[in-house]
Amino acid sequence: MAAALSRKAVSAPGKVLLAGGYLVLDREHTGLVFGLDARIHVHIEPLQTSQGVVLSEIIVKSPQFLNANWEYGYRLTEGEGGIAVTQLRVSVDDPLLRNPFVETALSYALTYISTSLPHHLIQPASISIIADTDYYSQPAKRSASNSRFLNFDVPLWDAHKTGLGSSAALVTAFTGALLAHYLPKSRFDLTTDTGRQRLHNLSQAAHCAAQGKVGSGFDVASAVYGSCLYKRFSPSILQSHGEPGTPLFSKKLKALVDENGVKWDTEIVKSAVDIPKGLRLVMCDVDCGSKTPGMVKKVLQWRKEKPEEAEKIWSELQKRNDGLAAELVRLSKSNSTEYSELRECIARIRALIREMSEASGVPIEPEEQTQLLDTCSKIPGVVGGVVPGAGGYDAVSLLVENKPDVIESIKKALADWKVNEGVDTGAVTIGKVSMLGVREEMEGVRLEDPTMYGEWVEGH
Ligand SMILES: Nc1ncnc2c1ncn2[C@@H]1O[C@H](COP(=O)(O)OP(=O)(O)O)[C@@H](O)[C@H]1O
Ligand SMILES: C[C@@](O)(CCOP(=O)(O)OP(=O)(O)O)CC(=O)O
Repeated sequence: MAAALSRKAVSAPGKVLLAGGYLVLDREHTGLVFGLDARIHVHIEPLQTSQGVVLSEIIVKSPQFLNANWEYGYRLTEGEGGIAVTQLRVSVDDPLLRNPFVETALSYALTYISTSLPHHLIQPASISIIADTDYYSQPAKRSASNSRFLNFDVPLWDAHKTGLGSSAALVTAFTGALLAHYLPKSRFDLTTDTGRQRLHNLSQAAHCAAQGKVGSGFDVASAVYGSCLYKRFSPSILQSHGEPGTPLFSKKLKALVDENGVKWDTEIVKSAVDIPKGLRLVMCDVDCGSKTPGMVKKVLQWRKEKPEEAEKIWSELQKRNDGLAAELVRLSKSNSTEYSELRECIARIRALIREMSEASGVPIEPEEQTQLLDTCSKIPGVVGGVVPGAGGYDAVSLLVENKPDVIESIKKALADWKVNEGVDTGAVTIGKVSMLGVREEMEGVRLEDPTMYGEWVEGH
């Protein structure tokens, strides 16, 4: 008789890459990444099946969105191919809407679990995904119970994303919840270094497979570890484990996750990152967007074609990024409120990013964003701001004094601001700018109290 599995909940934070966009793709460089206090939560509980009916089924729901239900059958494959999952049709009339991040994370996590647990102990489960509001710039309704989690009332695919890294936070929390639910604490404990390391390795592998590309992985790393200075893993680590159903997948995945004969060279330095007590991060979403993959391709192409020019800019930019991190830590330790050097650090980074935009022909800090950042930087109490991550027209991040009147002044300045993307090409999209409620958070993935979700998980 199998022991009854208890309900569990795990959450992981969103991210912002404040400095080190593009550079962080190369192990020669690092990225300064902050976790954000917008989290994706995953709640898991045993699926009640009718007496005598044995199902191998896992149900996943995103109850804040319309028709966001996915049902999966799972089976052990031959030749140590791990656990393959098959999406089941909820009803014959429903189209099969796939969620590649959920599907891939599920088969990767179940495969890893199956290397420690006999298949019959992987019992059916019901999983709910619940997201904090700021991942989507979608008008949302508060529920009757006044829960912190809102009802977006649209299909997930129609919700406009704000770029906080929903897929990385989702894959990390989802994988953590599955491991915490099925594995005994002696095999997986989220509160230990080994537990977090294994969750990191498994989530990176699943996230890259679902994305169909190996990025720097800073988003999954910050979902696991929270704010940190990040040096990426060598991409070759993820090139030979195969995929679910292929021979020896489970064996290779276990070796990859437990670091048996495989050594992950990711470097996470938490002590190199801080926000001084009197300051906070502010994220502003621009309601038009740049396509990160296209920009990455072009920047890397430029680096290949003009190695000397690129090397000069990148090595200097790395120094300036390190200077920013060091100044933030210095201010945090000294409790000083003299921000003029911090202001300078930000200005020096921006100047070089504009140089890189010019040299590569990629609008990393386009003129429109320069105007927006310059205007924000003149507001009393705003120390400065940057285009985070890949840059472009997506967003700006500000470092500001943590005072209500400063926040109000920023909101006022943004109220009528419009960013015109593509003025130079004639394909103009006008984007409104809105301040999100999020700020930095140091902590990464964590176990949550599974009773905190109320109506969002009860009765499902
Ligand atoms: N609340 C959610 N429930 C289920 N899946 C989600 C949710 N939020 C995001 N996702 C998954 O993550 C994908 C978005 O990931 P991506 O395009 O990488 O955006 P982001 O920049 O936010 O990570 C969605 O298409 C969906 O597969
Ligand atoms: C260019 C990059 O170094 C940073 C991109 O950061 P963003 O935060 O812009 O990313 P998305 O969430 O994918 O839009 C690519 C990488 O590190 O993978």
